[in-house]
Amino acid sequence: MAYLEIKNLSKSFHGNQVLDHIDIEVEKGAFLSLLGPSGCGKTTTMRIVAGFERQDEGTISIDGKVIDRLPAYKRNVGMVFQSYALFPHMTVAQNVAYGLEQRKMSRSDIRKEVAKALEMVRLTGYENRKQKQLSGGQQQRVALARALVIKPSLLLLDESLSALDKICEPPCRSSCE
Ligand SMILES: Nc1ncnc2c1ncn2[C@@H]1O[C@H](COP(=O)(O)OP(=O)(O)OP(=O)(O)O)[C@@H](O)[C@H]1O
Repeated sequence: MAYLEIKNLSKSFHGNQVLDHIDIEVEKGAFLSLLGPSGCGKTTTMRIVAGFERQDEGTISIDGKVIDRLPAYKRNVGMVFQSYALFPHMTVAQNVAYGLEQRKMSRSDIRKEVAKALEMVRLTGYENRKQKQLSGGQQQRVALARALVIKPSLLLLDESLSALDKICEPPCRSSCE
């Protein structure tokens, strides 16, 4: 059985069918790229897997468990959005801590995990900055830290694969893949 199983997935917006009975299987540890023209439904597919959008039909399972009815924060799926979607009123550290707070982790553990995640994306020292004080690449790395800090079972990168290049040396890169 595949680690991620997407079966018969369909989605329409206002009568416009974007996904038409899609099946995708991904093995554990595998790396899959979704390629297709603009507007073909790549982001929609990822948003449904992450739990930010509800499918009209179809089922999604991770590691044999159907996750369709779980809210996003219980799916253990990290997602880096195309636009990064950082919370502009929060600091870098608060953005990265967000998912851990939802999971009710203790404050001291959150501090440790946020520090580790920011070190991984090479943003130690940027904890108290806000989005408008960061370059585009730095914002992307905060978004990556926010996705990785929850130790996701599945990492979804929407146009953000280049973020991995910024943090991974060649040996790590092969384990990321
Ligand atoms: N919330 C929404 N309401 C209405 N239409 C939507 C919504 N979200 C996406 N769409 C439409 O669904 C289609 C697929 O969008 P999606 O963002 O999944 O495409 P994509 O393949 O990721 O495109 P791109 O490569 O340009 O990012 C598009 O026609 C888009 O306009």
